[in-house]
Amino acid sequence: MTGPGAEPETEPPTTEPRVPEPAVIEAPETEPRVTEPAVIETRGLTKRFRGGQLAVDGLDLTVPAGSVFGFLGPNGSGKTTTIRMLMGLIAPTSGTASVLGRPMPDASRTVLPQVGALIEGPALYGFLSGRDNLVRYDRADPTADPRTRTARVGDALERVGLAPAAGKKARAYSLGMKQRLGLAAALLRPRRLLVLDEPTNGLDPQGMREIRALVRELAADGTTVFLSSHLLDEIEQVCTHAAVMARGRLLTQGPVTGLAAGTGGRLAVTTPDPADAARVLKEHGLTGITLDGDRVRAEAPPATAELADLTAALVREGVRVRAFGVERASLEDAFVALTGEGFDVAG
Ligand SMILES: Nc1ncnc2c1ncn2[C@@H]1O[C@H](COP(=O)(O)OP(=O)(O)OP(=O)(O)O)[C@@H](O)[C@H]1O
Repeated sequence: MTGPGAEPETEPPTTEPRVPEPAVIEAPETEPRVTEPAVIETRGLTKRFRGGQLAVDGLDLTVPAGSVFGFLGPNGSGKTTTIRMLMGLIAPTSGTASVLGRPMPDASRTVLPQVGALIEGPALYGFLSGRDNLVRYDRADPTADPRTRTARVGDALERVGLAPAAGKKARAYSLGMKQRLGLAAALLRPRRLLVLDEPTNGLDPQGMREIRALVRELAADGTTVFLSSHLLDEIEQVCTHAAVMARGRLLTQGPVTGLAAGTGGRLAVTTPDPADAARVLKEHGLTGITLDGDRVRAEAPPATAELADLTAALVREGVRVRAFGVERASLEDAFVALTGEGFDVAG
């Protein structure tokens, strides 16, 4: 983790054109209402680096207690800068941030011991075993009781599934094992909040699955998890809530189901007669028509009654239909709808 002080001085904010209010998608009726205070709350949080780079621009973020909150955005969208402000590592240019109900960075000393953070990869000694790395971390914590150290380290290793490899030198660990060891270090004491910056970055699919499973387990125990990612499917797989960033600005936030539902799905017709199907859909006023092999897609019409009319029209026009339906909108659809741009996962 980067220490404070390495940061260039910030410059006062200049007058930028105002950003439209981010769309807050309401939770569907079935979503349990969160009544506890937010674990992370920012208001107008802004960071302009020396040199003029506006990395975070007027961010209003609300992370509900008990959520697995995905902080999603392409590379360079301001995620790490936000996390560094939340953890008190750098000062905002303007705006406020509170973590666990306390203002940051002022309350760092009381807040940070309750937060497990994995930012920019764990700092490990390669020549020490996994277990000894954790012992080192535990020793560095003045509140950790030395008499219970062995048990605490053993529990943390167990928790992340590293007990069988605990005696191996950390330099022999795979990247995924190193990430898990970093998580174990974050779990040496009970945490109310875990902040993970791109926890699966650089991992192979198996390593990604392991970290995601671990995140789900931790969340099931009631820990709020805030994780940043540039991977849309990752957010859809593990997160209950998400915020979408682009170029330092918040585009939208809310329950993941609500974010995708806010965007209309796509109508998909599978047919051996795609050109005819496209013509019929166009004649019926559908827009955004695309052809991909035997698949014809279009923006879904608003009412289900119209879907019945469309199938009837396709059949009437002699279009042979193999499959017909509305595909659920993904977070990627939501992102494209919000930005008018594709989501560049390669960064
Ligand atoms: N110390 C710094 N000084 C100047 N500019 C910076 C600094 N740190 C980040 N930036 C710039 O601020 C913008 C946001 O960067 P940030 O690292 O927060 O994005 P990110 O979404 O976390 O992306 P990544 O996943 O690539 O880290 C980028 O344009 C980056 O170049």
